[in-house]
Parts: sequence; structure tokens; C-alpha cells
Amino acid sequence: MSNISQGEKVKIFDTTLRDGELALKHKLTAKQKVNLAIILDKMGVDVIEIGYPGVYSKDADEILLVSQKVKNATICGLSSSKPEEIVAVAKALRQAMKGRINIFTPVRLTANTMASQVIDLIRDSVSLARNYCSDVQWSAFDATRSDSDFLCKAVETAINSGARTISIPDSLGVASPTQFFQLVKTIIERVPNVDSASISIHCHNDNGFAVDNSVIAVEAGAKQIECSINGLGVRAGNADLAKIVQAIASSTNYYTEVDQSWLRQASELVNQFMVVEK
Ligand SMILES: CC(C)[C@@](O)(CC(=O)O)C(=O)O
Repeated sequence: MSNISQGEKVKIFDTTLRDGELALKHKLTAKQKVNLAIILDKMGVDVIEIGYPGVYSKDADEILLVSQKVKNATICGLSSSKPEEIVAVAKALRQAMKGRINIFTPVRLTANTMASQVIDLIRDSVSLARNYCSDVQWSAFDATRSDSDFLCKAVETAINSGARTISIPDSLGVASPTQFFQLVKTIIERVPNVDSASISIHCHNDNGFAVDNSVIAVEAGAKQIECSINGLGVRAGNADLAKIVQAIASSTNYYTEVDQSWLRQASELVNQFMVVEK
């Protein structure tokens, strides 16, 4: 069984304006977000994550503004499993032609978390989001440090509750390429309803493997890669979009719809984001 077939498109999900913004000491302005989103849209990125409106209220306004400018890409907002955060994303997306709610739930069980409570949380939050939006992504926060049997159960629950995309993040950037390949493969082999959703991945670069892990995950069956311009993201950053697109372009088996001629302009704009405006 495989989630991606040879010759298939790999979707590119850009998180520069969400994970990347969190890496900066200052917040981006609405104008900066709109300017980058327009370039990402022209570039052919499939999904643009703009912010986390349940926690940063300015992100709600930015999602609304970007929605008015973006023509093709899906606009995405992040949320935890808290109902009020899910509603905040849904409201912010009201003018988006194509909108997605990305819900993350921690799946690493600790002494204080019961498996059944986490499963309930996933079911309730994904179902709630589906009442507002047909395009719901569920992200298994800290997937690479979780128990794989529990992770499979969590993924199955999210899909049964209506998630169309399942993201497997290496949240702390601890997985080696072999381990990450195996984890994605295990999910695709073991989760009975996995073909009702697409698998996405989101890799951090703490050990320098963000790009390698992302590319190898496609070989394991992932259909969407989450990455950012210049690899901007918390701590050591995310996978660098330009490197991902280049790696996929050089493979004969898969392709992306990203037009590489826009990469330089996007990279220069994100370099300017590092400078605090007076
Ligand atoms: C949302 C998720 C994919 C996350 O980005 C979570 C987060 O940044 O809080 C991660 O790296 O695990």
C-alpha cells in the first residue's frame, strides 16, 4: 500500500509566515505577510500557512488580508485542539477561496496524559473544525518521540473524524532519515483508513536532517512537504523550500508545481524580514 504513486505531484506547504515568524525576535507586519504570500502564490505553492490566530490576534487580520490577495493557494491557519482556537481560525478564513484549519495535538504520552483523553481530544477537535471547513489537516505534534502504536491509533481517529491531511512532524528535529522513513512507512502500512487522507510531513533541522527527512518521506509515501523560505523556523529552522523543490525536481518519479524562477525574490524578501524596521 502506498499513499503516493510514481509520477505523482508532491504538494508544497509553506510555513514561513507561521513557524518562520515564531523564529524572529519581532513580529512581521501585515504588509510583509501579504507581500510574501503574493510571491508564494505566483510561485505555485499549494498551501500557505499564515499564522496562529487563537494565540496571536493580529494573525487573524493577516489571514483575512492575505485571503483577499491570494488567487490559487490554499490559506491555512494553525490551531491547538482548543475549541476557541479552532473557531478563531475558522472566522479568520471567512474570505478565503480555499481555506484550511491545521490542528495540532501532542501525541507523546506522559504520566499526566491518558491515551483515551488524547483520542477524545483529536476526535472532538477535528469534528468541530469540519463543521466550519471541509479542508482540515491534523498534525501529530512530537510524532517522532511518540509510541508508534498509539500514533497509528491517533492518525486513524483523526481520519475517521474527517481530517483530509495528516501531518507527521519531527517537532524537535530528533529523527534520523532511516527512522523517519520507517515511521512514515509504518503509518501507511498499519493505519487501515490511511488512503482516505494524504500524509504530510514537517521536519525541523536540529540535527541537520530537515531536508533529507522530508525528501525520504516522499519515498515512504508522503504527499505533502511542509517547509519554509530560507528554512526559517523555530530553533535550527524548518526544511528549506528551495532545496526541497530542487530535490523533487531532480527525481524522475515525482514533481512539484513550484516555479523556481520566483525562489530568489522570495529568499531576498525573507532576508529583509530578519531586519527590524524602525
Ligand atoms: C504544528 C506543528 C507541525 C509544529 O510546528 C508545532 C509548533 O510549532 O508548535 C511542530 O513542529 O510540531
